[in-house]
Amino acid sequence: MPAFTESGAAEPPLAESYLDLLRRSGGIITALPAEGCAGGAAAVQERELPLIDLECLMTSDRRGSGGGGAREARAACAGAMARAASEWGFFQVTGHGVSRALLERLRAEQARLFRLPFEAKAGAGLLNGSYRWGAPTATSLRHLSWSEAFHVPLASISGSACDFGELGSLRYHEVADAMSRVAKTVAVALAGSLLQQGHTAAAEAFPAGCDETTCFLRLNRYPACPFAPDTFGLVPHTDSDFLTVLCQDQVGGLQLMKDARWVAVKPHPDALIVNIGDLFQAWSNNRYKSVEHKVVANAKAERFSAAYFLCPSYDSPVGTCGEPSPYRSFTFGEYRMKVQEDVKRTGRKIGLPNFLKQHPQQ
Ligand SMILES: O=C(O)CCC(=O)C(=O)O
Ligand SMILES: [Fe+2]
Repeated sequence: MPAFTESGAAEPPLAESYLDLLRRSGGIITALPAEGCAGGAAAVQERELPLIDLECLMTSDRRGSGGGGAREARAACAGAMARAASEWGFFQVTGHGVSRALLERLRAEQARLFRLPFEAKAGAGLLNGSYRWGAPTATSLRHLSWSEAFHVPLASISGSACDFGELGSLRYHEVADAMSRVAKTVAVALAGSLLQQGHTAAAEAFPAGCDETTCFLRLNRYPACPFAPDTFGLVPHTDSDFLTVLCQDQVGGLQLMKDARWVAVKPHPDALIVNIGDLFQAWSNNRYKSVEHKVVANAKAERFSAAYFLCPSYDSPVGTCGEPSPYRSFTFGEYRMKVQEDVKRTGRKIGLPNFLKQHPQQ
């Protein structure tokens, strides 16, 4: 295991690499809001997301025991999540069982990882070359993400193959296990809400084929940005998974689309954020919404977040909660391939419309 020192410069060369692009986009600051980029300083309403206490679902004896009161509490909790998933596509959860101590350790390790010299992060040795910074293919400011990230497949942290430099892999595995438990519990409850009574087994088995081969953890760092707030920390996107569980610090910057407007998410110190991904929208026949979201860069503070992506194995059909579904049958592998093809060909993800039985143009 190489011993990385923390003496080299850690910052990715964002300003140097993208200065031309920033200039070309027109006088850096002033022209950007008109270009419809990160939104500039235009007033965006800050809202608190629906807040749901998961405790009644996370307790281990949730199946069977607990009596009628507990059953009612679980149904009410699932109902609140289902409403939030269809009205917002996003909600916050407390009582999630991921201890504050574990999240604090994650934050400390994450800060340490990103403080390693840039060369060490960008080299193939660390976390299997899973490091991204900026936006390698950006041709305009719209495509630039002022951030760095490690994409950590679960498969890579379950064995000894992964090189974390001086960092212990154990904590990431602990975090991934804890977040995976939240993601699966929420997914089963949301699926159960759509399936009629008598389909308990189907809900319990949902989502099919989610295992270590495809689920992953993404560790994000958003450096303070001299071109904020006119620059994205992360460009607008929807998540291509079933469901995402996100842990963010208190800096803020996450925004989501609600009723055709951007809404800023007010950070909550004890809550994790859950959002619906494209595959869950497809499975739910569009009842749950995979909504566009983005991160707006911050001029003064760096920001950290960690996201757990619940994904099915590549060959599992995504399926549906019931026919008629607007989507034809497809696997996660097909979906991912199409997203990559579209991004390469057109510069943007098309996503679910590709899989509609009835194409919108027809
Ligand atoms: O950092 C955040 O708040 C959002 C991250 C995100 O949307 C993603 O990694 O897909
Ligand atoms: Fe996302």
